[in-house]
Amino acid sequence: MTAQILDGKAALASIKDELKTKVAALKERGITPGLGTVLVGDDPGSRWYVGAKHRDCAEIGITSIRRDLPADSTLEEVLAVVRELNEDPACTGFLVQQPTGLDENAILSAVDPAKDVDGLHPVNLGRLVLGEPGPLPCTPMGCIELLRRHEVPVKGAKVAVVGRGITVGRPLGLILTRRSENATPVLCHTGTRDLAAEVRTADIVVAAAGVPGIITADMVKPGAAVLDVGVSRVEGEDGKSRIAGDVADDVTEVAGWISPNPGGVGPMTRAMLLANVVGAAGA
Ligand SMILES: Nc1nc(=O)c2c([nH]1)NC[C@@H]1CN(c3ccc(C(=O)N[C@@H](CCC(=O)O)C(=O)O)cc3)C=[N+]21
Repeated sequence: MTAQILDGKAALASIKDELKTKVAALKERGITPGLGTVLVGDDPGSRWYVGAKHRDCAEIGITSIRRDLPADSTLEEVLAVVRELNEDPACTGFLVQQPTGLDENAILSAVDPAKDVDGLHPVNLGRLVLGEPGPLPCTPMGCIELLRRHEVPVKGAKVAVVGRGITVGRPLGLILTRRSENATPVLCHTGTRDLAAEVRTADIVVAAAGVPGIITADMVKPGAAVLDVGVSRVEGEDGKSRIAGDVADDVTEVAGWISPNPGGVGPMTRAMLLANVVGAAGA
């Protein structure tokens, strides 16, 4: 038996179609959503992500504002661009692509929370803790939306979240405990005594540790849904750089559902970003 595919590419296409209608409705009201991106340096992966975000925007009628800064930019220089975008009425939402090599918390805190389409500003993370409405982090919401669209039950599920990072694991745990999800997350990290035991009893596994192949077939309950969030870049046999996920290849023989990588959670992150941009613009 091999696992069914949690197809992030197809879900992204459907979400774009849905958002196109919303963008058109906003334009009727005289509102044009505009996504700003700030990119520091010339890491090829980061450039690709930012380029993909702007291509997505163009497809659904969202304006792009792009600020590319040199690799040696100072925190002050980045903050100056953040302030400029905070003030720019054409920019309804923006993000500073991570990593910048600078103080990420200082950068995130400087963004107007109303324009924070990453959902990572302290005020918006606070809203999530308090259960108040606000933009939600894109990768965690992408995981949930990917499960929903394939009708994988989340309510009541035990979810092993592997990794406590600020962009995925930590907020995903909070989202899963909301009444609207009603799941039981177990947040695993490097201090977890028996990772295999936690993963083995999970109905859903979200691997967001950034450790290639950390989730192996022997750790997965037969039929479980496994989401691969890991994006390590490794050199392949041909010498070319490729993405290595956190989920080992043989997991597909045990899992009931698996998100391919690429083609799974990555496109969903972009989908949820678009949803946040439309949301921040007033939809
Ligand atoms: N402020 C900020 N916000 C982010 O949302 C943010 C960030 N910084 N820094 C980096 C991570 C990573 N990220 C991805 C987005 C799309 C894909 C994606 O679409 N990947 C495709 C293609 C992958 C490929 O072939 O290179 C896929 O998985 O199929 C992946 C990863 C957003 N991030």
